[in-house]
Amino acid sequence: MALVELNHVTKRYGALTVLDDVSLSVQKGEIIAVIGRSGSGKSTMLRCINGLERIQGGDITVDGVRVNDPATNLRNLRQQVGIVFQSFNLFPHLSVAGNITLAPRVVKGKDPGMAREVALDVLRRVGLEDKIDAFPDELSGGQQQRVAIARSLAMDPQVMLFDEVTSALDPELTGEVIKVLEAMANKGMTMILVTHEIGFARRFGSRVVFMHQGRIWEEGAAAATLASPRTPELETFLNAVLH
Ligand SMILES: Nc1ncnc2c1ncn2[C@@H]1O[C@H](COP(=O)(O)OP(=O)(O)OP(=O)(O)O)[C@@H](O)[C@H]1O
Repeated sequence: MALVELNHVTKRYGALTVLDDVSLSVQKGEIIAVIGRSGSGKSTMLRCINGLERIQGGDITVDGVRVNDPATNLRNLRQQVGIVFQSFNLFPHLSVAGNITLAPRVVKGKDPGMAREVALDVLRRVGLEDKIDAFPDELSGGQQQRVAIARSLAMDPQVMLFDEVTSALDPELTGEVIKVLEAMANKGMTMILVTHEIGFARRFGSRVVFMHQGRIWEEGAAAATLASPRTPELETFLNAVLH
C-alpha cells in the first residue's frame, strides 16, 4: 500500500480550481520532487495532504487514513505528516528548545526532560545541538530553517512535506539545508518536496512530478500511469522548464 495516496483530488477556492483531478501514489522511502510555476497549485497540494485545506473531490490517504474524512483526527494525522514552509515559522519568543519541545509536550504529553532529550537528538541530526538555548533571532536563516525541520522531526513523522524550503535563503545558506535533506533521504525518510528548480528536482527527487494549472504529469512515467493528459498548455510548460 502506498504511504501517501491522492486519488482524483479536486480542490477549489470559489470558482478557481486549484487542483484538478490530481492522482499521485507515494511509496515509503520515495522522494517526490514537485516542480511548477508560481500559482500552479504546489503548495495547495501539500496543504491538502496535511489536512490544512479541505478538498472538494477525490480522496487523500496517509498510511491508509483518509485525510478528508470528517471523522479523522487531524491532530494525529499531522504527527505523521511533517510540513516545513518557505518562511521558517518559528515562534520568536521561544528558544530553539522551546520551539522544538512544544508539540512533543502538548500533543504527545512528553515530560520536559524527555522532550529536551528529543530536541537534542533532532538538533544533532541537523547539526545544531549547540544552539538548543538560542533564540530564533540569534540564528541565520539557514539555521532557522534547520530548526524548523528539527521541530517537525521531533514528532517522528512518517512523511515530510517541504514547501520551497530554500527559497527564502541566501544562496550560500541553501547548501546547509540541502545537506540536512540529503541526510534525511539517506535515512529513508519519505518526502514530498516542492521546488522551482529543475536541477535540484532531478538531482534530489527519486521521482519528478510537474504541476501546471492544477494538473500533474510525471517525468518518465509509463503512459498508463500518466496523472493527467498532456494538453497543449502542458506541453508548452514542459518545453519551457525542460529546455
Ligand atoms: N486561501 C486561498 N484562497 C484563494 N485562492 C488561493 C488560496 N491559496 C491559494 N490560492 C490560489 O490558488 C492557486 C495556487 O496557489 P499555490 O500557492 O498552491 O501555488 P504554488 O504553485 O504553490 O505557487 P508558489 O510557487 O507561488 O507558492 C493560486 O492561483 C493562488 O492564488
